[in-house]
Amino acid sequence: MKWAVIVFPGSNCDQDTVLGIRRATGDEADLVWHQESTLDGYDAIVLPGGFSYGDYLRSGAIARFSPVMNAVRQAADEGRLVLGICNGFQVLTEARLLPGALLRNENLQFRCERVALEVRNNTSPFTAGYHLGEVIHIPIAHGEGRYHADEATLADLQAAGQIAFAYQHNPNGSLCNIAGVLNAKGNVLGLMPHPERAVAVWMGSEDGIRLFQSMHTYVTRQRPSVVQEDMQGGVHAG
Ligand SMILES: NC(=O)CC[C@H](N)C(=O)O
Repeated sequence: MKWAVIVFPGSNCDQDTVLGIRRATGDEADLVWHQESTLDGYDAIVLPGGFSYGDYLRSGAIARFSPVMNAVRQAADEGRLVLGICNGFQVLTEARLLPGALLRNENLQFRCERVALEVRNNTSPFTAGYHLGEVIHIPIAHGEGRYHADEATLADLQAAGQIAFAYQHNPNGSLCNIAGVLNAKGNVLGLMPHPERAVAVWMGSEDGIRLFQSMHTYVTRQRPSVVQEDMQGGVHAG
């Protein structure tokens, strides 16, 4: 499958994300500069963590106007997978590809620590590799991670199973302990914790691996045609 990792000015987790995808799935991922206007052919698009445009105005508020965001929106509309990690989550909410907003942490501190997350949805393309209710450990590193939405939106998210991950011990004041949300279709996920920082024992956790693997499994299972193409190729060669 083909992965794109978008690079904005100020992204700083792009290379880590490429390595995380490789370690988890064996797939290579392309780094795609934010001024690209097409993402044709990519099965999964990842908006990585960092400080796009220096977090000026609000995190993600400027990056959402990057040319590539039209292509990200198109990919999401077509049902392809879009994952926003930390600053990527902030960009996706600013772009209205995900509901809600990410505000300054309640205590106004930048929080950088490993957190315990409860898996609240294990039927999405991103979370199918986890058990429902499982507690996993993934690091956070953010100053603007307090998830906020109005009451009606929160009720909708809960009713539709769109809360993918919830903090066991809320580090930032997020409403409903929300750490990650899905869009209504389930093909866009944003989460504040960094799964690419939890893909090896020496990192302190390997719990991020299954997120990338779930995406890989979803895309490759959707496409039995890959096998058919190979078989046809064999027929032609013969
Ligand atoms: N690690 C990150 O992606 C940081 C996100 C964002 N710049 C914040 O501090 O909230």
